[in-house]
Amino acid sequence: MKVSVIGGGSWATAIVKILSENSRINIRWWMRNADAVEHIRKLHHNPKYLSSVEFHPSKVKAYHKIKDAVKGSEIIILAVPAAFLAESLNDLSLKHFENKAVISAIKGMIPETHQLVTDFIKEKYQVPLERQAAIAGPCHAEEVAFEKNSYLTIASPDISLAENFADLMNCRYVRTSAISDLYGVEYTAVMKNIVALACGITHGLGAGDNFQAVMVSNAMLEIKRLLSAVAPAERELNASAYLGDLLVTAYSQFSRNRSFGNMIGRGYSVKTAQLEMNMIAEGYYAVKSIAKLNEQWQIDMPITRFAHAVLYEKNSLKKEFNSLKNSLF
Ligand SMILES: NC(=O)C1=CN([C@@H]2O[C@H](COP(=O)(O)OP(=O)(O)OC[C@H]3O[C@@H](n4cnc5c(N)ncnc54)[C@H](O)[C@@H]3O)[C@@H](O)[C@H]2O)C=CC1
Ligand SMILES: O=C(CO)COP(=O)(O)O
Repeated sequence: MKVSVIGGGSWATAIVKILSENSRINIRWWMRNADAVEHIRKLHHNPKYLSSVEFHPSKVKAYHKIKDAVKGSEIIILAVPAAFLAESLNDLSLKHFENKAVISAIKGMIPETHQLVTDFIKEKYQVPLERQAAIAGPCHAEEVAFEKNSYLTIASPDISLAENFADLMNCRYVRTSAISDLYGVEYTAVMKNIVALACGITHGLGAGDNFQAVMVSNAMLEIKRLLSAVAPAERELNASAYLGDLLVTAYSQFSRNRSFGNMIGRGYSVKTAQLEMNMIAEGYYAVKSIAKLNEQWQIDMPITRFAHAVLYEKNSLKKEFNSLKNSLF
């Protein structure tokens, strides 16, 4: 089976490693950086992300042209930050997606249209949601590189697609399961990034573990209100695809969103924090989309409001922190 992976960052690299464990799969890996493609072809490592991981050339072929990477594959996995997705797929047309399953590994929203990734793919490339899935669950790429035990949940309205893909990703150190709640896991992934940003900001401002625990429990309620309003369904929010992902992102040393927020809380400008990190904090873009959408939804979201006010309204950090403190319980 041929599987295409789109993206050259840490999560794409981790996904290629996981899929390489499966003897049934050949991977066609696209990334925009031509030097990185050459490096992988010659030296079998991604030079910029998870560079300790070695790829076997008979299993993993790297491409600089996206059309070559998707040729003949049955599954396309999207693993670039949401803000760069439209631009990354620019050279592809409807025919490149015909009869293929599309799996989103992205935990963000399309900034220009405020769409979930699967809605964007459905609208632009006419791939129905039943041919799409999302990879959810608490999992940092860095831990995959070290083969630390991890759990992933694959969500698709077509449960057999979710189960089949979950089966492909199951390996010695990754255990997978399948559910049908596609929108639920996509919105939760977007929200947990925003919450982790807010946790980082408040930590940077001096808040301790007591406050963070209150933030995270309030965040679950905020996510629950959002899901009940925009994607109502029976779901187990305590499952690892929801609560687990929120916890790892809010607490982990590897979390980009938390680290980015922490720098903001300590007084860095957005530009400096971005330069310092060299990785993407999806929550920075997503908070703008969720705040915009909430002008219509009118859901009570104090944590999102706090992150938006700090990052985009340039309000005083101290004033916003005080108002957040008064909204939590
Ligand atoms: N890193 C992780 O542990 C996990 C990441 N994800 C999600 O995976 C997606 C990809 O994120 P990561 O691999 O973590 O990214 P990353 O932060 O490791 O790497 C950044 C990526 O963005 C690309 N990029 C940077 N500037 C660009 C530009 N101007 N135009 C086009 N591409 C540009 C880089 O080439 C690189 O592929 C995100 O939605 C993230 O939320 C999901 C689960 C785990
Ligand atoms: O989604 C993730 C872990 O499950 C990654 O979160 P960060 O982008 O904050 O590192």
